[in-house]
Amino acid sequence: MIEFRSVSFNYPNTDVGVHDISLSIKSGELLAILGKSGCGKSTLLKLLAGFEQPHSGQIIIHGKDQAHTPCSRRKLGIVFQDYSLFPHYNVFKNVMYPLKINNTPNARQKALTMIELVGLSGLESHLPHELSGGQKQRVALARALVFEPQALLLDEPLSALDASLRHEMREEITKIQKALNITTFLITHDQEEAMTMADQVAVMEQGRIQQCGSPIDVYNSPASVEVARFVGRANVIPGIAVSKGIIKTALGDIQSHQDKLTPNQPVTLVIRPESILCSPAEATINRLSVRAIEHQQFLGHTMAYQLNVCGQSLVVYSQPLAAPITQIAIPAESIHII
Ligand SMILES: Nc1ncnc2c1ncn2[C@@H]1O[C@H](COP(=O)(O)OP(=O)(O)OP(=O)(O)O)[C@@H](O)[C@H]1O
Repeated sequence: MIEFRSVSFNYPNTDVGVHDISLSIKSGELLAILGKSGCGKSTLLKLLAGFEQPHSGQIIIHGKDQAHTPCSRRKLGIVFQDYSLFPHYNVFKNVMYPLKINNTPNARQKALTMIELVGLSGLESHLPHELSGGQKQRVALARALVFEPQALLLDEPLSALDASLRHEMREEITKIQKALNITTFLITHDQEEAMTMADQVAVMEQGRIQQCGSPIDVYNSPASVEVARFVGRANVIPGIAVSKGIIKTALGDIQSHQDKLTPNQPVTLVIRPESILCSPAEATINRLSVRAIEHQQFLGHTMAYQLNVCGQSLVVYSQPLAAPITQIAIPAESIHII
């Protein structure tokens, strides 16, 4: 288990850093820190790794406050964004390195077992420049895991790979992480990476955690409009509560499942594009006429239609439709209210 307890840190002579961070990662789970460039993800990783020390707060690693323990004594495996492999060492020597400097017994066998686990058997004598991006990534992972660290830290591990390899490595890393049951801290700006790999996602902005929860919770029940937009595409519609679950919006009166609203309370509706129905024959509520299709875009797995509904622009995902969209319906249960 890893815990940040009210951790704050500023870079010297600035107010930039991370502020009052409280987070916990259960043993064997993967927590992803998701945020835009400059939000403080790497700073948090540096604090956990011991490259920086917090000005206040505690960093508990398996029961001990290690906020001020030197990094060499924290026993953490780290995979850096650029892999940081030793260029003149072959795969085997790269993986052996942490075992060698610690005089670990059975080092040779341990290194070979780890090389096999990451799928690199047969490539032991290859140098880093003879490997593909994905293979280098696997060497970095093997080297980070071979000495049985207390936790694994992954710094944007897939950012250097192309799209198809990214998918493959996402699955591969998750598989290895689960097989070894190792507590893992991942930082990424890639929403899909965080959502697919993590048990818990913490969305960060300007040095603060905006929301932490399971990927499904963060996606379906974002705590703010910023989080909603950051973890996926969202239709964001302002409104005023009228009565039991009814909200007055530019789309007309919309019925939601939220019955705890006070009349006249300003609210924001968040509706994911894939939850809007394009053939709403069965729908009895929130049926709306489409004035025009403003734009359509093929996304590979789906079409994104930008529709004009009552003068509002709404994005809707659907399989390609033969007939023009004339009506849509918004299921009450798919409306999240902030
Ligand atoms: N050594 C430093 N001295 C002063 N400010 C710094 C230093 N390192 C980072 N910062 C600033 O701290 C803020 C957070 O940086 P950090 O590297 O943690 O962000 P990040 O979310 O990891 O960004 P990226 O995804 O681009 O790596 C940024 O505004 C950055 O400019």
